[in-house]
Formats: sequence, C-alpha cells, structure tokens
Amino acid sequence: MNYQALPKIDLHCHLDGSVRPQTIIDLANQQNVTIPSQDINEISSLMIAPETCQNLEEYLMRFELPLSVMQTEEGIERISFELFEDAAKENVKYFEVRFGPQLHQLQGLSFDQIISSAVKGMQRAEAIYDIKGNYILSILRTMDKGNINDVIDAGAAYLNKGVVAFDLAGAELPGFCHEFIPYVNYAIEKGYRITIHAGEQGVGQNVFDAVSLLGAERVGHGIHIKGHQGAYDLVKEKSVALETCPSSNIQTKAVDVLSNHPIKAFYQGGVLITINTDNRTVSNTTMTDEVRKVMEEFNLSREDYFAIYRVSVEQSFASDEVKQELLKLAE
Ligand SMILES: O=c1[nH]cnc2c1ncn2[C@H]1C[C@H](O)[C@@H](CO)O1
Ligand SMILES: [Zn+2]
Repeated sequence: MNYQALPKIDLHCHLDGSVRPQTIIDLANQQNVTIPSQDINEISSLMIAPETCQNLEEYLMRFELPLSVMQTEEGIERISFELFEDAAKENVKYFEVRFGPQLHQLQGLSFDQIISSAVKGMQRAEAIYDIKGNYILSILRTMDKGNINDVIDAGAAYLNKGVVAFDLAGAELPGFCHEFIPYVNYAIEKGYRITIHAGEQGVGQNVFDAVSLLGAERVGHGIHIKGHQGAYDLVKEKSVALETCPSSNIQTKAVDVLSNHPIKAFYQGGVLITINTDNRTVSNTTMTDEVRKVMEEFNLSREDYFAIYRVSVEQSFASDEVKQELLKLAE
C-alpha cells in the first residue's frame, strides 16, 4: 500500500517535539543561543528519544533543546510553518498541533505574541499547501498554576481563528484532574474544546476523571483504560476518542512492544481510536510511518484505515465545512 499517498489526519502532535534539527542550528546561530553542537547528526541524536527511555519523564527531557530556540516570535512562526509544510508534503490534510505557551516566555514574550506567532506560521502554510489546521493550547501540569487563566484569556482572542482547544500535558500523576477543574471550566466557558493527556503513564482512573470531571471530549493516549473497566465503558458510552501515538507509547513505556499495543483491541471493541504522531522529531516519526506501523502490525485493511480516518474527522475540532471536505477524501 502507498501509505504516503493516503489522505491523513493528525490530531495529536506537539510543536516543540516536532522541530527540524537543521532549524535548531539555524535559529540558535541567528539568536546567539548556545547549543551543544553544530553537527546535524549530533543535534538529531540529542533530540530523538531512544527506545530505552525509562519513562515519560526521560522522554520529556528531549524538549529543552528545541524550546531554547522557541523564545522569539520569528522562531515560533518558522517552526510552525515548517511543521505544517512537512505534514502537507506527506498528505496530512488536517492537522491539530499543540504546544505550551507557558514554555515560551523565557525571553519575555507575551502569551499573545506566542500564540499569534504559532497561528501565523500555520496560516502561511495553509495559504501555500493543501492542508488545514488548528492549534490546541497545552497547560503543563507540573508548572505554576498562577498564569493558566492568562493563557486561556490570550488564546480566547484566536478561538476558531486558529485556536480551538485546551489540553493538559507533561508528567502524569494519579488523581491530577481534581486540581484542574476550575481552569478547565473557565476554558469551557470561554469556548474551548477539551482534550486531556491521560492514561499514558498514569492509571486508567485518570481517564475516567478526565472525562467525568473535566469533560474531556478526546483523551491523549488513554492506553491504561485497558486495565480499568469503568474508564473503558465511559469512553465508549460518551464517544470519547483516544488519540493514540504508537511510537511515542513505546518510547515512554506506556506499552512494551507494538504487538502489545491495545489499539486493535480497542478498535475491535468499539472504542473510538485515532492514529497520531505525538512528537515527530522526539519520536523520529511521521504520520506515514505511524499509519504503516499500525496497519502492518495489526493487518488492517484499507477499509479499516478509512473507518479510523472517519473517526478522526468526526472527532476533530475542525469546522463543519472543513469536516465535509475531509469526508469527501474518505473512500
Ligand atoms: O506524550 C506526551 N505526554 C505528556 N506530555 C507531553 C507529551 N509529549 C510532549 N509533552 C509535553 C512536553 C512539551 O514541552 C509540552 C508542550 O508541547 O507537552
Ligand atoms: Zn502528547
């Protein structure tokens, strides 16, 4: 099968985990940022997380280097443009990208400058390529909560003009949802859609909480509903889609090997699943690779692929008009 040619949808991809290594070198030189090497192979190997990561925390250490050159408007705009360009070139037709505005303030950028730069880069790519996109704003669970509502307020100006949703990301502790109820309610009040990273490292109960306490419409990863019947039943009952990211799930040890990934069992059991990249550089992957890996490992047919594609369309935070266009591409 020609996986490159298939129309694809990626609903879970982090901007700061998907930076071209050469761009890190270029931007570091332009911005006078010290980086460990000027050699592209060395920079690539510092950014790519090995399969031998012990856990999510070790995987998350790979974001420091890209974030060091994502502290200016030009840097963020360029990286956003290039990510949408890379995705368009592999036939991703609709792309939801997320990032944490709180991580881009080291040189004093305002949340408005940060969000507008990311949106501008996306729009520049949308004008050139056959791709549509939206941004999701991720709040880092481990950071100070004092400015969460400021991120929500700044992003609200871009709602349905490039920004669509709110997410919680970073290290996952059991029971984390309880602390975030007021912030998520505020985001919902402002008009954000909700997706939450849960059940990646933590327990299935986190998925149950993300849906029941935070109103998550989609869940990032959600692997651990496998051992939690209540969470499994709830995502089915509420038609919550799981944003699975197979390569990342193996690197972070959410799953030991691809053959043990529950994606096919979920699919057969009627859980809504989608296939996504998570971090193109850190996980050294593309949508083409993720789709190929899943289809080959689990013997999925073209019909299965388009059933999953349709779930991605329906569960996306795109406008109805964009959804109609995307559905026309499904066989
Ligand atoms: O797979 C992930 N799980 C939880 N947090 C993640 C994952 N990939 C990236 N992140 C974090 C690190 C980034 O700096 C942040 C915003 O994109 O989100
Ligand atoms: Zn993620």
